[in-house]
Amino acid sequence: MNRRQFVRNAGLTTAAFAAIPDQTIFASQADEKIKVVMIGVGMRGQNHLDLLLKRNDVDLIAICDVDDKMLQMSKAIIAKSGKPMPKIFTGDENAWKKMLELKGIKAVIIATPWELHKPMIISAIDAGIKYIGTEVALGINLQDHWDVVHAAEKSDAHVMMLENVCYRRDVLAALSMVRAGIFGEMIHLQGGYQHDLREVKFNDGINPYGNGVEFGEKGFSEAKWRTNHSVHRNGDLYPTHGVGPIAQCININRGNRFLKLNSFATKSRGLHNYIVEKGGATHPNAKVNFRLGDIVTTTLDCANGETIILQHDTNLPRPYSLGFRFQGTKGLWMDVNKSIYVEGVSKPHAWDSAKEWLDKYDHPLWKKYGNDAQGAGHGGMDFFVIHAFIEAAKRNEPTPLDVYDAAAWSAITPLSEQSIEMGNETIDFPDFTGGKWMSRKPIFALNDDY
Ligand SMILES: NC(=O)c1ccc[n+]([C@@H]2O[C@H](COP(=O)([O-])OP(=O)(O)OC[C@H]3O[C@@H](n4cnc5c(N)ncnc54)[C@H](O)[C@@H]3O)[C@@H](O)[C@H]2O)c1
Repeated sequence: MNRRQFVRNAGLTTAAFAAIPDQTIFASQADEKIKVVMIGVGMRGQNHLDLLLKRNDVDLIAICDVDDKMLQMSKAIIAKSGKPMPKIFTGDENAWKKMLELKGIKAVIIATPWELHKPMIISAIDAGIKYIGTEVALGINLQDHWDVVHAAEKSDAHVMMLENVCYRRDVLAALSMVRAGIFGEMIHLQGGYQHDLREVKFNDGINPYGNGVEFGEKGFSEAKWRTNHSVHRNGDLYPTHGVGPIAQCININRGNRFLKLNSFATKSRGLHNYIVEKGGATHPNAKVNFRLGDIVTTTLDCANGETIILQHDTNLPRPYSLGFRFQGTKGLWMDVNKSIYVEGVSKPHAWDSAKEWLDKYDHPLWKKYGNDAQGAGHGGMDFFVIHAFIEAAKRNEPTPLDVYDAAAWSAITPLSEQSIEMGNETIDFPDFTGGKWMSRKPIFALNDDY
């Protein structure tokens, strides 16, 4: 596809991407096969595993996990794929370090508990691996995020947060609308992680979702480690599903940046009530005090004058919704009511159904790869995030979401904790790019390549 076809298909204004050279946007398909390893093949890692095994450009040479059951599940996925069994590293919590010594690793995918991401990313960089795809988040505290940024800069390594929601079909279509100027100049954006995770945070220690109120050592999968963050921390613990797509709309770290942040947390009721309802008032976990407020609301202010509201809402009964609102001087998209309003096109003061607009602005990536994405996790978007990571690695190009994005999105968590701790004080946002945000150009999802 050439530039003119792409611009026509995506409904983009040529001016929007005039600054970007053709060879960047329309890079040719590389057919190199790369050596990939995985650390963590739990519930999330197994999604990535399945997608990697379906690709002919990936040679999965090794996987590492400490949990026998997760490894058995992963081996079954590998056997079913017909691909050769990779080398398995296990046995102790540092087995992954041995794996990183393997020769010729081009890329590593990390899908382990949050607190392990930083040491695993930095060790992978130190081992000479140039492409690191990590699940949310980069680390726990602000210093962790700086450490990863500095390590990546020092070694010219590419650290990509595997934030799948950036590739959701409606989100990418809405991004195409933003880039085409349909909503005018962006003014305000909202999003969040609004997902009843009570059956993820508690289980019976055998199956991942529900059927019990155990967590910590007695829990399985995320209940084993994630719930403890709700016991000890109060802040937006998972900002990236909301802020990732929003950041693309307003070019964060590429002409714009977060300037300030503050957060408010409600009281905490949902997790305790769930334990009492499902496990009884005498269950030992009914005595646990959860610090995490049921709803944490964070406001961010940006250099180009936009505001953002993020909500972390994972402890109460509710249907899933990320609550997106992309609003500009001429109109807005809201995903909760599946509606769009565009001044001069929509009937005055009346919502259009979003579907027709989103179909019209369907992103070139989805047009090209929609069939390949069918069956991939989370409505297909998981395909695209792995696709983007692997394609960038094959071509030795920067990943479309980079270490500055990962650090800025991840930093919302410790900054929101700090704001709440300080009585909802507004806090300055660090500039992880060291001023480069002023001259960096957008590269995310500019074409139908990756
Ligand atoms: N983007 C999404 O849609 C999405 C969905 C689910 C999870 N996630 C993220 O993925 C990551 C993993 O979550 P999950 O649901 O797979 O959790 P999980 O508990 O199911 O899997 C984590 C795995 O890491 C393994 N592990 C722990 N310590 C290890 C060590 N020292 N060495 C090697 N392996 C080790 C565990 O044994 C487990 O198999 C988290 O960051 C989570 O937030 C993202």
